[in-house]
Amino acid sequence: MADKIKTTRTKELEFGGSIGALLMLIFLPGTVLYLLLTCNTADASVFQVPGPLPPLETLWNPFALTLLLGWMSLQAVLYMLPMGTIAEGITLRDNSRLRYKINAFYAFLVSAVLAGVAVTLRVPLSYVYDHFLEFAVASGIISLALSIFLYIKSLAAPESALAPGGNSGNPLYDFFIGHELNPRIGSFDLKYFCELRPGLIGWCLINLCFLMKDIELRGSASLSMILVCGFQGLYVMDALWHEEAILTTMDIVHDGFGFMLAFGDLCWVPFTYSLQAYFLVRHPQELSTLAAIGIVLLNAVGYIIFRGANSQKNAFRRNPSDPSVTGLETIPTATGKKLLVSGWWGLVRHPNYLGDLIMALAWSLPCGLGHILPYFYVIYFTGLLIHREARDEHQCLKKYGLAWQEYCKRVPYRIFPYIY
Ligand SMILES: NC(=O)C1=CN([C@@H]2O[C@H](COP(=O)(O)OP(=O)(O)OC[C@H]3O[C@@H](n4cnc5c(N)ncnc54)[C@H](OP(=O)(O)O)[C@@H]3O)[C@@H](O)[C@H]2O)C=CC1
Ligand SMILES: CC(C)CCC[C@@H](C)[C@H]1CC=C2C3=C(CC[C@@]21C)[C@@]1(C)CC[C@H](O)C(C)(C)[C@@H]1CC3
Repeated sequence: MADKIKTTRTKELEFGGSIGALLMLIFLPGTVLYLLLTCNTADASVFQVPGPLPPLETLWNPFALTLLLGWMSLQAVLYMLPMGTIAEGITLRDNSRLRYKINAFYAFLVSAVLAGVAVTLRVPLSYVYDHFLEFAVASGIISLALSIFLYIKSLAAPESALAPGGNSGNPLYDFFIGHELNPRIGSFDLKYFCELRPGLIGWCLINLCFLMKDIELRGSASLSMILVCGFQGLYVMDALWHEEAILTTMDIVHDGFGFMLAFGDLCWVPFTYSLQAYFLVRHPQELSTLAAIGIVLLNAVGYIIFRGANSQKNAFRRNPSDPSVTGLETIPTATGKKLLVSGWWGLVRHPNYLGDLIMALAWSLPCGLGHILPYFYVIYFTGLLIHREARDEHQCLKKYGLAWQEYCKRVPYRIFPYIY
């Protein structure tokens, strides 16, 4: 059956095609190094001319590499343990449906217990802060090695297993975007595993290490540090609790697994999303109780919109007669599926992005208003979500045609009400 599926070459190349992909291969690791080096300077200013790269031998730390490989192995073992449930992914081009293990939240709990034991036994977790750049470099090396492995593996994959967006025929582009859709070793799904576990749970562990460094330096963790770690911990736990929901995201359904996602999951997320906590260790900030209450409220508003919108759509897609969504107005489409046009999805066309961006702002505000660096996440994330929204809009117009145009007329704003 798989052999009969016709080759469909990717025609619309993203990120500026192969030249863009080449530039991203340099730009993404370069950005991680730049952010961490700048954060480590006395004034953490993005307006200063970047200093020279430290000598290469100071960036290479085999112990950091070993620890990261140990961490990934621990997460792989937790993924494979017979705990949790099984869910089916969407129907693939060859009409099959892959089965996925749902146990990421358990993996988080076990990891949290192990981290608690490490704190109790006074394991020097602040080592991660002291050698953070070396950890980031080691993680970049792991991501590159994984991407090379994935590309070589994809050359032997049947046509039906290739990603619709990563089969351009240009090796550089396909290597970057990802050639194979759901690369697996036996039942071990490499993309699904990397998307939620080593990097996302690792992000929380890194934040904990920074919090311990804060305690080591000042005797107690600052309120700003507690807020940043608390907000981001909540975000990660939410993602793991709703693990099944990522089976319908474009990363799993459409994008292949190549350098972009491997580097994104294993290096970009843990080493740039933790920038606020990294910043706070060297640049502590005073926060008044009133400001802290305001920031907590802002994060709560963002979370309510983010979770409300995602859960509403997931409930509706799983079962349109679910009591939580039956009162909502919908538009029928020629595919038989309907589009929500009231509730969160009647406010803007991507309410979940709006909530996510509000939370992103709340994660940076505890770092004060004196530096741009800790606002990197909000700035990058706005760009990422605007680009993602455009990609999704394009796919939805292709899928739903006139019904999508009608939805756009009824809900004219994309992410920010009355602005965009
Ligand atoms: N922290 C981070 O770095 C990142 C976080 N995210 C977050 O991940 C989450 C998932 O985002 P993402 O995967 O981009 O996409 P969405 O969860 O927003 O899904 C988009 C899909 O939803 C369906 N849809 C769109 N409009 C409607 C409607 N009115 N009614 C019913 N269904 C509709 C369409 O699919 P269909 O009709 O086929 O069901 C569309 O393709 C978001 O909360 C986002 O903020 C994303 C990227 C990075
Ligand atoms: C570095 C590149 C320019 C871009 C890489 C993008 C990736 C970092 C992101 C693509 C989609 C993601 C998602 C999450 C994390 C970031 C990446 C991998 C997500 C797991 C974060 C937690 C959320 O609750 C989620 C909805 C589960 C997210 C899914 C998409």
